Amino acid sequence: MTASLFINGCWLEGNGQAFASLNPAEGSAVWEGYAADAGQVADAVDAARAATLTWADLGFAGREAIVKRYGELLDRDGELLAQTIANETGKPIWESRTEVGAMKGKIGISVTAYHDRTGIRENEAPGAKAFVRHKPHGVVAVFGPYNFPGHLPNGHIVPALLAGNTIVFKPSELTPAVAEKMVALWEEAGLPAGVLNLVQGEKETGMALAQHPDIDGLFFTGSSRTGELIHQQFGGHPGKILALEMGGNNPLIVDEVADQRAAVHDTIQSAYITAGQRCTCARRLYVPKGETGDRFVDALVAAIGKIQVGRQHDDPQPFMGSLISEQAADGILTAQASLVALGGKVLTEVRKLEEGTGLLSPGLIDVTTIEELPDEEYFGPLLQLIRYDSFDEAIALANRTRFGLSAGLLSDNRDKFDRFYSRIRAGIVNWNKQLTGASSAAPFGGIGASGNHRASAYYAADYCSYPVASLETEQVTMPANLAPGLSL
Ligand SMILES: NC(=O)C1=CN([C@@H]2O[C@H](COP(=O)(O)OP(=O)(O)OC[C@H]3O[C@@H](n4cnc5c(N)ncnc54)[C@H](O)[C@@H]3O)[C@@H](O)[C@H]2O)C=CC1
Ligand SMILES: O=C(O)CCC(=O)N[C@@H](CCC(=O)O)C(=O)O
Repeated sequence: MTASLFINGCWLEGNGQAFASLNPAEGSAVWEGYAADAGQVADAVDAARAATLTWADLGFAGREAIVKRYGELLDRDGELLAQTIANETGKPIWESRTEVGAMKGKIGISVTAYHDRTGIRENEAPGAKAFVRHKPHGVVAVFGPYNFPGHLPNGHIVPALLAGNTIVFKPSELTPAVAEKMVALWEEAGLPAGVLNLVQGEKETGMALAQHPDIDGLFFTGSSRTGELIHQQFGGHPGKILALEMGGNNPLIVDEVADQRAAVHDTIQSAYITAGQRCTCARRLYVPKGETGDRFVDALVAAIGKIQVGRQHDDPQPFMGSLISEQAADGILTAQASLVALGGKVLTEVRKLEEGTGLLSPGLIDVTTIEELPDEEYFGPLLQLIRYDSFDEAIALANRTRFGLSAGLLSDNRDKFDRFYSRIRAGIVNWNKQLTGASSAAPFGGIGASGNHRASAYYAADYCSYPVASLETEQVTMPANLAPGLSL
């Protein structure tokens, strides 16, 4: 058991339920500890509240110095952090290292974004100067998902701290060890007590934090189901800021391409990287009916059959690792069975590779004949294929979703991309590039059930502070002319 919570600069044991994380490729224990109960969540919010003035008063340069020190520590301990990510999520070590790389890259990008999006502006106004500056919200809660347990919470924490907020961080209960290592680095970087607090635990801990009356905002990355619940809780609280980064049911359309091999490659990178556990992953693949489409599907099926799946440290490294848990893997098998029951035809079957693990082989299922295709995010390596008659039909089908995170077109025809771009509804729209691997230097977010118009990544700066307009002059002076009806 470890002291799993970090509140007001002290590591503490939780007073709530015991819980544990597992290495999902092996079933072995990675971390054990106790959840924060509602009282400890309240203590964390109080500590964050008490630290707000000290942190804001440090000024941007003081905060930036600590954030940069954290970046140096990420450099020093990057390999250890990557090993922890690999062990706790089942991702291959090559991919865990890229996650740590993204965490380091976030620092410079967030500093630039802070100035670019929320910098100071000064204009002349009659008899005064007009300023636009930005202030932190105060205490914000950060919720993280399991699929990028370092990079995605980091994408809220770094800009929130730079802007001067204090934080209570609730990581996914499936990845507590990664969160603990990350917060320990922040502590070593010299954050004053109370500026960043860690409350570990399951849904109950999350609910206690989301419902706490003294938070000023909540930055969430996770499923649409949980995001919608939190959105309901925030109803009637217009004074609080809520940023929701949620799931997707993302379409990828294949049109005419000269390089079929490249199109197969981009499809695989879109659908199966991270074992299909990215919010940006392609879930629905649209391919034209007819011979050209048939050839593409045959080539895709052949390529899927060659994807290597394995454990984190296998040598040579696999492309896909384990899903986060055996339960998550079983969920994908259930989804496949339900699509088959609706009339789907399996082209490559998703199979469990080893009982007691989350290791699945990647799958492709033709769901063209299913009239009411469930609009669900299957968060794993199961891609649904739909054959289409016309390009416009493909776009209409692609838009048939309540989500709107990412969408893509593989086509050598610029006019087709222009048509696709103008009609498709999503926050990320790519042409001849994979759907996954979005840039931290761009806005990142979706519409519909994918987000609430608070894009993250580069635009995270926008939701981390509020703009203040000021008219300022050194002395009170009488105006040259008085308004009608006034005499002084
Ligand atoms: N749009 C984006 O930027 C991204 C979205 N995601 C989405 O995240 C999901 C996978 O992550 P998960 O960890 O399964 O998400 P999740 O929604 O199950 O959990 C996210 C966080 O919310 C907490 N939570 C769960 N129920 C709660 C409740 N009722 N009240 C308060 N907190 C609660 C969890 O403990 C966890 O900390 C996928 O749907 C994926 O698409 C993942 C990465 C990026
Ligand atoms: O948040 C950022 O800095 C950029 C967005 C990002 O990294 N997206 C990744 C992972 C998100 C996910 O799908 O879970 C991606 O698009 O692959």
